[in-house]
Amino acid sequence: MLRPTSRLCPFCEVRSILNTKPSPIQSPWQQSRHYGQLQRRKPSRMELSPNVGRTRDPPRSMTDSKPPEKKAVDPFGNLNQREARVQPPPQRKRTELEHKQAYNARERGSSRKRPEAFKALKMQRALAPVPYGDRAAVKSQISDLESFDEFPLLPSLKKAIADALPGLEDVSPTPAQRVAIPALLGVDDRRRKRNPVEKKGMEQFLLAAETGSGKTLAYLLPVIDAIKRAEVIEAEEEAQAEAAEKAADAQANKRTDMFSLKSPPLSTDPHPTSARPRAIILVPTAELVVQVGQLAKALSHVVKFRTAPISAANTATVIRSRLFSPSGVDVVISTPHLLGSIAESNPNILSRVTHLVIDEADSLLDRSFSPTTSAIIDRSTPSLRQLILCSATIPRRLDSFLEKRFPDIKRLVTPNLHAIPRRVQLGVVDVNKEPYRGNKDLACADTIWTIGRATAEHSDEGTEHVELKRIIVFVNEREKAVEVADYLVTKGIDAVALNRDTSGERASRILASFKGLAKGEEAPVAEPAASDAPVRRRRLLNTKVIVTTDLGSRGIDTLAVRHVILYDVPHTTIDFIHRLGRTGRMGRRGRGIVLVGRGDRTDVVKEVREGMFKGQALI
Ligand SMILES: Nc1ncnc2c1ncn2[C@@H]1O[C@H](COP(=O)(O)OP(=O)(O)OP(=O)(O)O)[C@@H](O)[C@H]1O
Repeated sequence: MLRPTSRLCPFCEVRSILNTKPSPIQSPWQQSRHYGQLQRRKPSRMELSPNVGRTRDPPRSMTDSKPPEKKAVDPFGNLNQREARVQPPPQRKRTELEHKQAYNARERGSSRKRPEAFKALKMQRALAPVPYGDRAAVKSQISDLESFDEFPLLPSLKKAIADALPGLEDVSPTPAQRVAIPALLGVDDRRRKRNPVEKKGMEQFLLAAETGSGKTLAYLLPVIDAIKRAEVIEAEEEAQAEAAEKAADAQANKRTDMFSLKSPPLSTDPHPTSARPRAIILVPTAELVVQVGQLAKALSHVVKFRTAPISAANTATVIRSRLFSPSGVDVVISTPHLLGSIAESNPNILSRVTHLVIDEADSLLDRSFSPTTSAIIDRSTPSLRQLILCSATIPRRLDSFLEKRFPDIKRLVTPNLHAIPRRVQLGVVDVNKEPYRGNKDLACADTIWTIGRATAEHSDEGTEHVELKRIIVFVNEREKAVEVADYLVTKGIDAVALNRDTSGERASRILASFKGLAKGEEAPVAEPAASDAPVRRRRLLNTKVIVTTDLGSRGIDTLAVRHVILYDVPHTTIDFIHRLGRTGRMGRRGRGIVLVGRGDRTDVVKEVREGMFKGQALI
């Protein structure tokens, strides 16, 4: 039964009876005009919510699979809220620069978070750091330079590149060349065109790029380009001066006897460029003089310029004939000591130099070479237009030297500087373990035999051809080089020592078969022993070994070398980079093997190995 409710009209206080069930008979309240007005206004949006004071619903339990119903959007939806439900503004897409900045910040943060990275190497930090942001910027800057045609080089020079890189099809510039060539040519970064106005005074550059990345060609091409252009300008000026002189002579002769024909005087003067080159390239060793000289010679077949590679390995007669050639000289390639001594007796040799390249600058500006190299820089400064320092590593001491001596030097640095490429693997042999028991010589010989045997096994089955392997063993002391080489010979290995005591000619002969691509060269085949012959010692015929010091680690282009053995753990990361840089050159794969014995820094080796695996720059 429905219970009637008595109620007053709130507006006119007329008593009414309300039923929950609609009644056909209307109550006095329902009949009142206020009731009608209220009914017409329904549903009201302005009614106060009875739930204002209630706490929010508890969070939906995890088991509740039904999602909460979405509230209908209405214009008063934001009223009666107990907290502001302000939507965050939509996020703007990051620009490339912001991405890089965020990445660098993360890198900085992560390096701070991981204090254990390069812990052992930090104790002997040798290399100047290059920020990863700078590397990324260079990478994006050079990414679209894919052909030598994009550089404003002389057409003949572009043609000559094929001669300088024989056997290669579709050559494209390496990162070192993409970074260096435009900068040395004075190309405007934005317009990618040569700057019409030549800069006044001497420009200084530091080209730093990883080992085997084609730095030689990177500086040779712009230097030769500059020489040839200067030659054209000079020839034009000379022709104009000669024409003016002839015109003046003709004018004077008109007044003298018209019939007395005088023959021009025979000139006995030497060529004006004799022993007065426009460019000088300094390298630390006689072997490098030969190597750079060969590349320059290859270019000169097409471009036509005169090169004089001179070193202590040449006789005085050869040096004199090359420098004082009657046809003149454009580029001299030498070691600082030889050139310094020639400049003492013949200062004119530096009087016309516009381009001075100091290859392996970290060596040539260190304590032993620095006084001689600096004297050459000073003497050639008056005529110098470009000073180019070139190196695979920037040691801290070189960095601070440059800050002081050449504060305006422009640094041309490749993205992978100081990183040993991932294609070079580093293995470790623990000499203290069986079967070596601390005998490093034995471990070294055994490693070489293992490499040699593996090659023989992988050679074509059924044929007798075995490819010749070339291995370089690095030691820290020069006496050790001879000692180790002698030991290896006793173990049937074809090994020779190469150190400062080796004569220039012999060194060139030894290195000749390690340089360039002597791919496919076959090993000599062992002659079958006669049945009555005494039992001969085993010999490893398919392997050639050089045992050397740091001398063999600088600049030598040992393309044919796949294996490098580090008999001694190198003193610094600089030595690691240069020694391992003799393998895995120009995109090839290579393998380094460190022999770790008693007293060797295993922690340093471990960190170098990890850094190489991650492709990180060493410190
Ligand atoms: N653009 C190129 N494409 C292919 N090979 C090249 C290119 N430029 C140079 N090379 C080859 O790369 C090899 C290494 O060059 P180079 O000796 O100039 O290296 P590098 O950077 O001076 O090394 P290092 O620091 O060890 O002295 C050479 O055999 C050279 O012929």
